[in-house]
Amino acid sequence: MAARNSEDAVVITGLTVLSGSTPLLDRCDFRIRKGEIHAVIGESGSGKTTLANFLLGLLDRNLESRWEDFFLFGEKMQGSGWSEKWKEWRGKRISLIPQSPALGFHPYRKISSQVLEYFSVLQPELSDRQICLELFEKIGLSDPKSAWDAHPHSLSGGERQRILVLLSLYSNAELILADEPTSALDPITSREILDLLSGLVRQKERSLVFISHDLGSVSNFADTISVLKRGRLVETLSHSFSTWAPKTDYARKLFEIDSFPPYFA
Ligand SMILES: Nc1ncnc2c1ncn2[C@@H]1O[C@H](COP(=O)(O)OP(=O)(O)OP(=O)(O)O)[C@@H](O)[C@H]1O
Repeated sequence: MAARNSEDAVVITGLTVLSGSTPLLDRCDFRIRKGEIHAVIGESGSGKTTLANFLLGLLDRNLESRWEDFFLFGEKMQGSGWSEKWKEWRGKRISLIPQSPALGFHPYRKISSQVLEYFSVLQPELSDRQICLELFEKIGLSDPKSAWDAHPHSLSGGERQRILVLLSLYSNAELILADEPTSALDPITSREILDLLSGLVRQKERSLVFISHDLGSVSNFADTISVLKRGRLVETLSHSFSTWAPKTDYARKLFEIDSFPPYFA
């Protein structure tokens, strides 16, 4: 599985993340294809956020990571220069949609200046008021001009998260990490944001790592599901014939607790 493949955004085998001698991830293999929505599920503390931080290249300093083979965007992450490349890609080829929409914005600066600044660095042709207002309309903001002139606190959580989805998806990032991106939102807004996110991911052929406890959403949107338990990858599920068919007891249990359709035992 560790072979380099131009269809893959990430291929890693034997990923271990250690805190001292305690593994937070223990010899895990992941393959995230280009254009794929790859969900990561598992109970609290199973290592989902650790995986997202690792992929961002932002593990806490007290943690140590090692792997057998690791290809990121087809480049082998070994030898010389790989860590500088990773640093350079963070925020450009790899982006994060945070759990709390409030975390994505500076609280004292208007949305307009933050969006223009972001695009001026990452996608200069979009750094234009009129183009951004059109994008705001496209992502379903009911009053794009008011949102443009607002400070972050005067927008709802759902409105802020829509803008963060827009920034990630229009920044040209190829790998997008979304760590429980809708957990701070009500169910209807959450569903709308996930529809928007998955629609844009498919349209723009980006790879999305979608970390979530909401198995109903995961089952609807994901192409692949990695199931973690206490740092071990217990199962990787692929979507076949509109159903998910977990084989391990642990994954079955997670699916049964949520008892969402369509699931065939
Ligand atoms: N910097 C760190 N140092 C030591 N242990 C850590 C560190 N960061 C996380 N952990 C531990 O690693 C384990 C996995 O944490 P992680 O946040 O990845 O889990 P998670 O699956 O994302 O959980 P949740 O669903 O609750 O967000 C937990 O036991 C956590 O306490």
